[in-house]
Amino acid sequence: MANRPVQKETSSQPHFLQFNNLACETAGGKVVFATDEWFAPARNLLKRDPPEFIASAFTEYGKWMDGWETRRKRIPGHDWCIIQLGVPGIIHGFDVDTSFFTGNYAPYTSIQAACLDQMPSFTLDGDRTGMAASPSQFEAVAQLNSDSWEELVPMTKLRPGYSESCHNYLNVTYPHRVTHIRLNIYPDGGIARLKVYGIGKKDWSTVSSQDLVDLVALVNGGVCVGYSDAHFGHPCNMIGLGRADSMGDGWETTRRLDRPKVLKVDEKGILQVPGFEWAILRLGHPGIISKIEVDTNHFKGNFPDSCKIETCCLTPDEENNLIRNHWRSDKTPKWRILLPPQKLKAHHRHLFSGESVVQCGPVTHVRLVIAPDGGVSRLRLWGRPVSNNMTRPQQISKL
Ligand SMILES: NC(=O)NC(NC(N)=O)C(=O)[O-]
Repeated sequence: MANRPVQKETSSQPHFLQFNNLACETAGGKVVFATDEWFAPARNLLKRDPPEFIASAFTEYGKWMDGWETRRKRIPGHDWCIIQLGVPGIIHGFDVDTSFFTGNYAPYTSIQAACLDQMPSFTLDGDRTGMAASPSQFEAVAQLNSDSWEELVPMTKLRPGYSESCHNYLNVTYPHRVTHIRLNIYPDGGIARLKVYGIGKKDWSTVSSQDLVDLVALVNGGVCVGYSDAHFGHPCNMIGLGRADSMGDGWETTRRLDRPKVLKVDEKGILQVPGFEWAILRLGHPGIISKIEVDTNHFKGNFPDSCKIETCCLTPDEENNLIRNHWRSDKTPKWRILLPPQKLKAHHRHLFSGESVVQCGPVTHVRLVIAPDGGVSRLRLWGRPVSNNMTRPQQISKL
């Protein structure tokens, strides 16, 4: 499917939208149980692509809908489903998106959460349209006692799925790691998408300081904390699982309008342009980066001409200040070069190691700068994790 413009950030939007969707199908999110999937299966909740409406589409069970839709309940109770996060982590907010569910949206929701040691083994498979959970599935799921999981969102009224009201943003303050959530709808109805915004939380005690780990990967707790432009694709896509499956699964900016009308290159073949685009990512753990991958997979007519990577060390307070000032304040961090400017190729996995990567010591953040604009599908930063108290500047200079 073609990629579409990412919704522009506005001041009315909650801050948590900048984080990763830990439940997305592309991050490995799965629906493991749903009480009823008559009109449309619950796995649609986790799709990456925006919901669609096809007026002429019907199934043998009713109107085809791009979301989770249960039948009109004629028995006691309410509908609910259990979602296994692709990336366990700390949740900061939800978007319960009711797009296109108007006369059939779920009028109320509540959301519960748990951190389970073992994943339930009864994951639903295949097309579940026209299905309700079987008595044996109800019996198996009862062992999870999910009705008494921690309530992250109390019973909340939802708005219908017209374009101006479809995003129901719900803030969460819950500092504990979550592996599963239970989405309750009251009493029944439809929801198009559920986005679970948060930051992955890995158990770093199992990782030796000698292990080379992709410190910025979504699964290792990496997160995008700022960017200049995300018109066609958000920079958080760059830290997703595996290689990108399309251009839509990468970071892609608009064409810059300040590019010279006639282009020139320097002696290294790098375009001479005044402008650039940037994305800032916080590593899942402070570390010393020694190997870098910049993948322009799928970006063939729109790969950046060149890129460079800078690093710095920030405390959480310093980061918060910079985010509040959109990284534009006069207190902007002192970025140090990790990867000097490199000419890039179309649809290519670029690997940099050895002398190409400048030894910067332990760092917490990186800034990928692309010139003049274009798309990058993945960024991998391999390095050794170091303890948090080694990341302050005075300690760095001793290394
Ligand atoms: N026209 C509808 O959408 N009707 C029903 N829903 C589906 N999907 O057919 C309903 O009322 O719940």
